[in-house]
Amino acid sequence: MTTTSPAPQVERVELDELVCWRVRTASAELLVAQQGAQVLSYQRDGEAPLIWLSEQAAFRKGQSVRGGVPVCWPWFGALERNPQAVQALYQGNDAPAHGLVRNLDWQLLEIDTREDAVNLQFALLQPENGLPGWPHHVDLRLHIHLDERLHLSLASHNHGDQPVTVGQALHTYLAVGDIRQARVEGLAGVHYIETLQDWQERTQHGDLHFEAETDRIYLDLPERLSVFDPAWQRRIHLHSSGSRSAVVWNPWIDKSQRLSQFASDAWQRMLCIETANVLGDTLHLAPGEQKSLAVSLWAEPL
Ligand SMILES: O=P(O)(O)OC[C@H]1O[C@H](O)[C@H](O)[C@@H](O)[C@@H]1O
Repeated sequence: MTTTSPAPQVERVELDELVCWRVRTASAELLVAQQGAQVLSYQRDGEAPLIWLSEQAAFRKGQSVRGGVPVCWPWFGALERNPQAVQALYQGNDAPAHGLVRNLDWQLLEIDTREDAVNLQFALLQPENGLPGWPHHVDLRLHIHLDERLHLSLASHNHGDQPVTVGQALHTYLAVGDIRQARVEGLAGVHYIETLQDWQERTQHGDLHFEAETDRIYLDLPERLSVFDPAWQRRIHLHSSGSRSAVVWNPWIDKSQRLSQFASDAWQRMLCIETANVLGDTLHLAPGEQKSLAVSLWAEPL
C-alpha cells in the first residue's frame, strides 16, 4: 500500500495587526504577510529555521517586520546612495530607506496547491500615476513557489511610455547557528563596496568571515552563494537569477542596540544575504518591458 502525504494547506491567520498566510506542506512551514508580500519565516520539519524572524518582531501596519524577506523597491537603502537614474524618478520628500513597497498591502492574486508544491502570487498593481512621489506605472508581482526548496521571484512590468530604472533587493534574513563560525562561500576574488569605510571598492580574499559589523555590496557575482554553518552542521545555498549584486549584512554588537525589533544578542543568529540589483546592476525597463529578480534557497547537511 502506498501512503500519500497530506495535501498542502494554506491558512489565513492574523498576527497582531497583520494578515498573514501560513503554508503547510508535508515537510515544511512558510509564513507570509500580506503587507509587503513579506515572507516572514520558513522552516523544514526537523530542521532549524532557514529564514530568520526576530523574536522581537512586531506585526504592525505600516512598519516592516524585522526578519523574513522584505522586498526593497524601487531603490535599495538610502535613496541618495543610489545611481542618479534611480534618484531622479522620486519626486517626494524624505525618501524612506529601502523604497516604497515593503509597508504597503499587496494583493494575494493566487493560491495554487499541488500534491507536493504550493504557489502563491502577490501583486502590487499600481495606478497609472504610480506610488506617492514616484509617478511611474510599474506593476510588481512576487511569486512564491514552495517545493523541496523555497523559490522567490519578483517581476517588475513597466506599463508606462517612459523607461524606468530601479534598484531592488530580496532582503533575505538567513538563520545561522553562530555567526562567528559561519562563512560565506562563492565570494573569493569578487569586488565589493565597503559601505562602512567610505564606500571604498575592495576585493574579497577567500571566504567571508564575520568578526565585526559587516555591510557590503558585492558586485559581478556568480549565481550561487553558500553559507557554511558548522554550528548547525549545514550549508545554506542561494541560487539567484536576474541579479549580479548582493548585500551582505550583519549588524554585530553596537548596531544591534540601535535596531528596532532586534534583541541585543540576535546578531549571533542571523545574516542577511540580499539578492539585489543595485549600483551598476540596477534594473532598466523599457516601456512595456518586464524583468524578474529571483532566488532559490535550500540547506544541505555537512
Ligand atoms: O533597518 P532596515 O531599514 O530594515 O535596514 C536594515 C539593513 O538593511 C541593509 O542590509 C543595509 O545594508 C543595512 O545598512 C541596514 O541596516
